[in-house]
Amino acid sequence: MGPIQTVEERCRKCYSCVRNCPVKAIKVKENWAEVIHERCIGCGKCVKVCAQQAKIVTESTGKILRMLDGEQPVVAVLGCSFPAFFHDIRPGQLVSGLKRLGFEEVHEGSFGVELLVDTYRRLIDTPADFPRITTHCPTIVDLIERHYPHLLKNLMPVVSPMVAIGRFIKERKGAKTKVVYLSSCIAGKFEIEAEPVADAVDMVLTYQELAKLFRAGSIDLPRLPETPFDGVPPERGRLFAVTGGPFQAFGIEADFFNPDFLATEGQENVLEIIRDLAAGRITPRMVDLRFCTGGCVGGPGKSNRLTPFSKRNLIHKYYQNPQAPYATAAYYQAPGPIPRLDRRFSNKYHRLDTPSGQSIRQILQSTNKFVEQDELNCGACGYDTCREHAVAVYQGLAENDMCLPYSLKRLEEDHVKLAQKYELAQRALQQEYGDTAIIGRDGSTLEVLNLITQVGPTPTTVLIRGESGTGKELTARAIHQKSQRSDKPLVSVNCTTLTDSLLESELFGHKKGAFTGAVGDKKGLFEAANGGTIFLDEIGDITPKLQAELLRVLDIGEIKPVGGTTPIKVDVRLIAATNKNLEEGVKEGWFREDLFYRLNVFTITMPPLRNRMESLRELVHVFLDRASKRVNKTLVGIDERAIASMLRYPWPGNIRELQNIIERAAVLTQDSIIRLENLPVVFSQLMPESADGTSTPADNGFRSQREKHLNQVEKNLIKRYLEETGGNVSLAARKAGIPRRTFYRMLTRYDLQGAEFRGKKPTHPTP
Ligand SMILES: Nc1ncnc2c1ncn2[C@@H]1O[C@H](COP(=O)(O)OP(=O)(O)OP(=O)(O)O)[C@@H](O)[C@H]1O
Repeated sequence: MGPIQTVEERCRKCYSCVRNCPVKAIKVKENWAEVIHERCIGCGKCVKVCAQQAKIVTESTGKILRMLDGEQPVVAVLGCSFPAFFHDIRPGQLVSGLKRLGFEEVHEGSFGVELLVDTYRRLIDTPADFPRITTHCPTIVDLIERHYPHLLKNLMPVVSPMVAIGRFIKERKGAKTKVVYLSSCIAGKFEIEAEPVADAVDMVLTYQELAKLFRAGSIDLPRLPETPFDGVPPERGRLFAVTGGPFQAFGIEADFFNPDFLATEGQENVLEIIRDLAAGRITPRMVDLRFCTGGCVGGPGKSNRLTPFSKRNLIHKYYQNPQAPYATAAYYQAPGPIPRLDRRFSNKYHRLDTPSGQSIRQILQSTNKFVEQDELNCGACGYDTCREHAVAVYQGLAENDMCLPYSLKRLEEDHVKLAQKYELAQRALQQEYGDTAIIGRDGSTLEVLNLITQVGPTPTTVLIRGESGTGKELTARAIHQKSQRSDKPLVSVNCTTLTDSLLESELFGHKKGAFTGAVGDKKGLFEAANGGTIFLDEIGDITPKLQAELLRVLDIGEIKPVGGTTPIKVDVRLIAATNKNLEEGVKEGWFREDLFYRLNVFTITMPPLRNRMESLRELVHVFLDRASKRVNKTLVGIDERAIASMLRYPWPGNIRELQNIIERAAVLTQDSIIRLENLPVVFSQLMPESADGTSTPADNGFRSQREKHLNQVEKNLIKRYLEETGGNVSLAARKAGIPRRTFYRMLTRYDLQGAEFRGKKPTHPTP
C-alpha cells in the first residue's frame, strides 16, 4: 500500500488526477480512479487537485500516538522548510508544542544537510563523464528509479539530509531511538520504506498531520513559552529548502554564466531537464532538482495560502535571524563517527506493453475516430492526445468511456434507443390497458361507477369481488386513477402466477443470500408501489404465511424483505380482488379472519355479464371499434342475428369472453360486418330455426328492416371508396382493407361498377 490512497466513494471520475499526474500513475476503473503505486512518485499532485478529496495521504497520526506512548524515546526532526509553514509562531514555541505531544527531543533537519557537505564536495570534485543529479528530493529519486532508469548512474550515490540526520541521531542517542521526520513532503513517506535507507527514520509525518495532532491535543502553539532545540544548530543548511539552497549549503559557486551547475524546481522544468539529460542535449557537472515548485517549501503536505516566493522569503529571514534557542545535548556535541552517507539506487521501472500501430488504430476506431480529423485531442479524458489515451486503454490504465465526445455520442444514441423503446412500451401498454373506460349504462354498472367515485379519493382498502372477466382489474385501475396517488405507480400482482416463496420475495423483496440464487438485494413490489397503489388479484389464493405478512403491512405499514431483519416503512394503498368465497375460507380456516375484516372495509361486487345484458350492445360496439384498430380492418357494424344470439348466451367468461369473441370475429369476417357465422358455432345453435329465415312476421319485419339498413350503409361506403379512387376498384378494395375478390362480390351484390365513378368527386371522405 502506497502513501496515496483513494476514497472510492468520493471519486467522481472527473479525471483531474489523470490530467495532473506527471507520470500517468492513475488507473481508471469502472467506478473510481486509483493510484498505481509502482508508478507513483509521491509528488502529491493528485491530492492537491482532487476537488472531492478522494485522494488522500495515508494517515500516520494513530501510529505516531502509539509510538509516543511506547517505551522508546521518540525524537522529532523538523524539515528544513518548517519556517515557511509555521511562520506565525516562534521556533521555540513549536519545540514546546512537540514536547507536549511527547517528543523527547526536537532537531532541525537542516543539520542533516551539513552532515553531507564533505561527501558532496568530494563527489563534485571527482571528475565524471556524466552529469550528476542531486538525490535529496525523494520524488526526483523515484522519478528516475521508476521512469528514467537509464539515468540511474547520474544519481549522486548519497543519502538525503533526512536519512543523514536520522542515522546521526540513532548513532548518538542510541539505536533504539525512534526518529520522526516532520515535513511538507509526501514522498518522504516513500523514501523511508526504500530498503537501502530503511534503518534511518521511523516515520514521516506531514505538517498537516502534525497540525491535526496539535488540534487533537488542544495545544495552542502561540500561547506556549519557548523551549530550546536539542540537536546541533545548523548554518547554511537552513537555506536548503529553497532553490539554489543546496549550492549555498555545499559551497558551490553557481551563477548564470556557469553551465556546470544547474538548479531548478517545479514539475515542468524538472521534466524538461531530465529529458534533456537523457537525450544528452545538456552536459552540466551537477544538476540540483526539486520536483515541487519553489523547492521543499512548495511541498503538498500542508496547505497555506502563501506563494513559493513569500515562503522563500521566510526561509531567508530565518537563515539571517534564526532566533531559535538551542540547548544541544552533550552526546551530540562530542566528536564522534559520521554515519554512513552513501546510497545505492535500483531500477524500479515497471514496463507496460507498447501497442502496435494496428492496436492503437483499433482502439481509436472503437471510440469513433476513423480519420485524423476525428482526433479532437480535447484532453477531457486526462490525456493530452487521443493517441496517448488509446495507448493507456491498451495498457489497461484507461477506459474508452473516458473519451467525452464518444461518451456524449453514446449517450445520444442511448437516449434515442430508450426513447424508441419507451414509445413502443407505451404503445404496448396502451394496447393492453389503454382503454380504462368502464362501459355500460345498466343499473349494476352505474352502481359500480358510483362506488368507484366515492372510494377512489379516499385511502381506504378496497376488496373487489366477482367472477373472472367481470372487470375487477379495470375497476382497480379506475379507483387508482380517481385517487390522489394517480401520479404514482399502480402495481398489479396476480397472486396465483407465482409459487409461495417466489411471491413472498416478489412482494417484499429479499436480501442477498436469503435463498439459493439471491445473488444481491432485491426490492419488492410493495417498495416499487411506494406512494401509489398495489392491486393484489386472486388474494384468496395466498398462503397463511403471506396472509400474516400482509396483515402486518396493513396494520403498521411495514414490510420485511425475505432474509432481512430490518423492517422497511411503505406507504401503499391496497386494492385486492378475488372470485373466491372468503367468508367460507374463514369458516374453513384457509383464510385469516383478521385479514378478511381488514380487507372487507369497502367491497365492490362486480355483476356478471349475464346480469347486465342491457349493456351488451354498447359493449359490443365499443369492442368492435377496438378490434377494428387492433386487427387493422374497417368494421362498420354487426349483424342483428349475431346480437340476438349473444343476448341468449350465458357468458361464463363475462366481459373478457365477449371482448375476445368480437376480436375473433373481426379477424374472421370477409367484409366490414360481423355476422352470426363469424361467431363460434354455439351462437348459431342458440338461434331458433325461424331466426334463420322463417321467423314470425313481426321478427321478420324488424330483421328485414335492419338488413336493408345495413345493406344501405355498406353500399354507401363502397360508393365512397369508389368515388375517392376515381372508380379504381383494386385501389378502393385496398383502401377499404377488403380482399379484391370480396370487393368485386359486393359490387355485383349492389349492382355497382367502377366505371360509373370515373371523374366523380367524393362527397364525403370515408371514415
Ligand atoms: N365494463 C367494462 N367496460 C369495458 N371493458 C371491460 C369492462 N369490464 C371488463 N372489461 C374488459 O374485460 C377484460 C377483463 O377485465 P378484467 O381483467 O378487469 O377482469 P377481472 O375480473 O379482473 O378478470 P380476472 O378475475 O380473470 O382477473 C379487460 O380487457 C377489460 O378491459
